[in-house]
Amino acid sequence: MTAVALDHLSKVFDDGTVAVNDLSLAVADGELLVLLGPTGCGKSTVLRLVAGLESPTAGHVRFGGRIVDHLHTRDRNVAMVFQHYALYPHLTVAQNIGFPLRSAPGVGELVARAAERLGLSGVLDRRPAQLSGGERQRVAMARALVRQPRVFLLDEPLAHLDAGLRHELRTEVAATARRVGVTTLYVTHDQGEALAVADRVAVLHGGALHQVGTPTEVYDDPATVFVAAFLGTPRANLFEGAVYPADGGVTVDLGSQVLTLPPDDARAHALLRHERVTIGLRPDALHAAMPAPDGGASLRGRVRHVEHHGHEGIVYLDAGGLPTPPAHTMIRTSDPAHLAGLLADPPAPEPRRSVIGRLLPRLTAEAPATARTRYGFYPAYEPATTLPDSTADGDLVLRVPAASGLPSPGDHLTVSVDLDRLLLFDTAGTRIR
Ligand SMILES: Nc1ncnc2c1ncn2[C@@H]1O[C@H](COP(=O)(O)OP(=O)(O)OP(=O)(O)O)[C@@H](O)[C@H]1O
Repeated sequence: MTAVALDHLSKVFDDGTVAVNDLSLAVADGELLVLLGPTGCGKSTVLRLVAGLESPTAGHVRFGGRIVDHLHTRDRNVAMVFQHYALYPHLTVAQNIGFPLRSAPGVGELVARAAERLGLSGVLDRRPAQLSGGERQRVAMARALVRQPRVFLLDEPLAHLDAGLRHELRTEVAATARRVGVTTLYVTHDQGEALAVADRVAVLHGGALHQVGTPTEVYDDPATVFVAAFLGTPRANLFEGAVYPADGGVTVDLGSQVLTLPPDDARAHALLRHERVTIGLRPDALHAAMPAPDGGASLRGRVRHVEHHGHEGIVYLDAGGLPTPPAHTMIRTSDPAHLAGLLADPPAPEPRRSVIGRLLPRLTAEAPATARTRYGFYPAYEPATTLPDSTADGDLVLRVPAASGLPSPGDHLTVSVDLDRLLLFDTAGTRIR
């Protein structure tokens, strides 16, 4: 088995598309690392670079500390399972699994061992048409693993399956990779799948790494507003806010109501260096409080819509906040100077700056000025976000247990806010800690 490292890896295609942008990542021996991000963020290109199906424009791939850039795919000893794997319909399960080994000595034993690991020992004589979707998936995995690869690469292995089976198989696929103990890179655009299967998740956007961490870390402690927005169902509530000092603490003005951090809040000092921020509140950081809590932070709103889910309701509240423009959550990454450097032959040397670092001056410069309101400063927003019909996007979303009684549209609700779980981001999308 083998640790995999990506070392300032970049891939720029001939047409100028920056698919991977200065990506550094270490995957431990035997670890299951999920590459997660929206379509086009470069996930598959990273896998292809690791497999040797593409060569990097800059940077290196290392296996066990050794650079493998010069090695052909067949000499890297990696196994890949793609979304559209194909089994040979006229061959049995045993023949399908053994296919990569042809007539190598000891095939029977290797096939039997792979089949046992994947729970296929009882179906070795069947043909693919006689298998369930899950069994077929496992045969594809067994076939990939029979050569005992150093690294296992899975590219959206469940994407073609229906939702129910996908849900069932994701734990099975992860358990299999763990049982085999092989270092695994698993690509998906499905954040639920990523959180369910990963030892660690690497969140990519625009070819660049936004954060890598355990599922709990990336969910609870997102490094950027993009990570906060991309992970979690329902989505994190993201609103624009203006910051000003108040009674030794800090007040974040959300437009029609405020949240105040007490003077002893560790973030207060850092927050005061910013005029405008984005606040993030996961639905599970909010609790419907009827009647209103005394003392603690709270927000109020009128119920617009309730989605019933049996044991709970997802409640959409019009809380008068202004949603973060999508442009802020989907941070753009192109940088002509950086691109020119990558395309230069030989590639230009450092300095490399992080994507966020590059964006910071530009986004800060574009941020509009704020204006005074009855609370202090009213955040000024991009015109698109202040259109009357965009208000539904600004709803505050929370979960309410059905047992406590669900509110009805039109009800006024007070929601207590767990300030420890309040996420704060600057105008470049970077977390304020
Ligand atoms: N051979 C190629 N030539 C030019 N551009 C390419 C090539 N292959 C991929 N791209 C582009 O590189 C970017 C990253 O593609 P990639 O397939 O790695 O994304 P992805 O995150 O895996 O997306 P998806 O989830 O849709 O598969 C995309 O903009 C894609 O259009």
